[in-house]
Amino acid sequence: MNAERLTIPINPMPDSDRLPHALYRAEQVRNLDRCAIAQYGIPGIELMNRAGEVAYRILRERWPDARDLTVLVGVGNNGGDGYVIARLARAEGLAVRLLQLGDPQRVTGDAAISRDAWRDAGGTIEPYRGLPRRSDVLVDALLGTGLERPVEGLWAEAIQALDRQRAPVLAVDIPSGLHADTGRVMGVAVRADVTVSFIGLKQGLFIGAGPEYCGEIRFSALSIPARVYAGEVASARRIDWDQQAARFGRRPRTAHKGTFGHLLVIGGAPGLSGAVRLAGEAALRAGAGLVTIATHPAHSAWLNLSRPELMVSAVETSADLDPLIARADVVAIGPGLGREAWGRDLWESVLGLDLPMVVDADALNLLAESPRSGSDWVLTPHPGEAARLLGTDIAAIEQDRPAAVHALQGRYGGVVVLKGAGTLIRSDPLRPFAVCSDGNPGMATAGSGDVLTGVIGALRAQGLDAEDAACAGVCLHAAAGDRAARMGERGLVAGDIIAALRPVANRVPALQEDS
Ligand SMILES: NC(=O)C1=CN([C@@H]2O[C@H](COP(=O)(O)OP(=O)(O)OC[C@H]3O[C@@H](n4cnc5c(N)ncnc54)[C@H](O)[C@@H]3O)[C@@H](O)[C@H]2O)[C@@H](O)CC1
Ligand SMILES: [K+]
Repeated sequence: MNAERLTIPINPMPDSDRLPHALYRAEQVRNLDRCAIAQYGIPGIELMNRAGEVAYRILRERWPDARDLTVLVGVGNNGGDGYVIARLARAEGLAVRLLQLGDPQRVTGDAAISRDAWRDAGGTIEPYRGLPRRSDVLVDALLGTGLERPVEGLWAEAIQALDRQRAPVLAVDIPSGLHADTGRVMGVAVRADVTVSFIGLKQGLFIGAGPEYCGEIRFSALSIPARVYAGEVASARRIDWDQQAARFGRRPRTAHKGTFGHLLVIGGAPGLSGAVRLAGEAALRAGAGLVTIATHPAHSAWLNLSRPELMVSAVETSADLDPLIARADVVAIGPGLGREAWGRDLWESVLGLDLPMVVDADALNLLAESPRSGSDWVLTPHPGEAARLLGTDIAAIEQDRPAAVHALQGRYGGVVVLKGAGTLIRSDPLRPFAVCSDGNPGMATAGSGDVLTGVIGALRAQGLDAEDAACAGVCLHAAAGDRAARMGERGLVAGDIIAALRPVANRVPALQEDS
């Protein structure tokens, strides 16, 4: 694998059935709606009809045998989409019950036009008092991007009732109760089997609880002109290995191991040797030419024997690091470093270095004790480390992950990778941050973070800049995790992710027996 600097476009419109990469905040999607209506003369009711048609088509495609439909509508335009779906379903002969929440007097504008069209077609509106005993599919058109406060009362009861029943749920635009910007559950939220999102993909679908609540995500731009998107810079971009793999071409025939860089991994206090071993081995599997591990003398000889391809140097004090640093292109520090005198000495000695760095684990905890800003480093905190770095708690980080990664990057500089479901990567504050949509909960396992550190270090050693290495590394790690999870998420260990790195990095198709 030779890594190339490559500009990957952020496309707001899908080129095929795939999801677009551009993500937006709710306010931005409202601007896109407004622009399509005001500047391109597409009436709002036309957009609503298109939204309802797309959602209904997807519903029929996914559940062709459905006969009994229950549609829950709120009082805004999300409910308006629901009326369109109900009308189309009824016209095709399905039995439709439409249940309304909220004050019917507050239904105005396009939503009122859709409601009247539903009534004119012979449909009835029942106030919500509970779900019918039986439905083949339920449609959630309660709350969309207009969600503005936590869900309570009868609304919360309805969402909980949806959760208890067995039939599949199609969410219109976004699962009701999920915050479109942060992916936070505002009290309660609908757990959908399919979410059909319109005009612009909301970033909250991919962040925080989003992936847990959305089910399969489908998208339609509702055929608005591509020029509408020129006025809104995406707030975030969705990245995955399919897209990031484009950075890696054929290796030149003239290559030698120096071509692919030399990574120095620093860590492994007594009793913590596994972390550096995992990071080092992952770096080799992600294509680094040479990997040296600088670790405590207590286990250096053993480490060398256990994986002879790794070079291992015993380091008593930071003075022993100097000759190793002189030969390295990139330093990855933190796995198993500990916070005792030995680890502190090594951490302090690398702080002034003019080398690209990946900073993880205990190095992040030491950084939190005396904060400073760097320019050429990639920091890879999990939410606990992020909380220490920002002097807050994990709940505050998880409530608003985009704000957390923004604050981390502002305080510490460089590139910040905030790990967790939907890992976020933020570099230049003026550019959209990245969200990785690969990965699975099987990867929440000991050593998984050490593997990521090794992978990002290896990609930097192969010539990618900090941001590209972070994005490609996160996606390669996640895709390897997904490949490893074909054998099951439960019981997946970090070594399984390492084993999958090579076939994923080289795009070798999975064998039958893997799946
Ligand atoms: N022309 C457009 O703007 C289009 C809008 N579309 C749909 O319209 C939606 C946005 O519509 P709206 O802006 O009207 O907003 P919503 O329909 O999402 O909801 C807004 C209404 O819900 C109330 N509300 C907010 N939070 C609540 C809570 N926690 N509990 C109870 N009530 C709450 C608000 O007071 C307001 O009355 C999109 O998600 C999409 O489904 C689509 O039809 C495409 C075109
Ligand atoms: K909804």
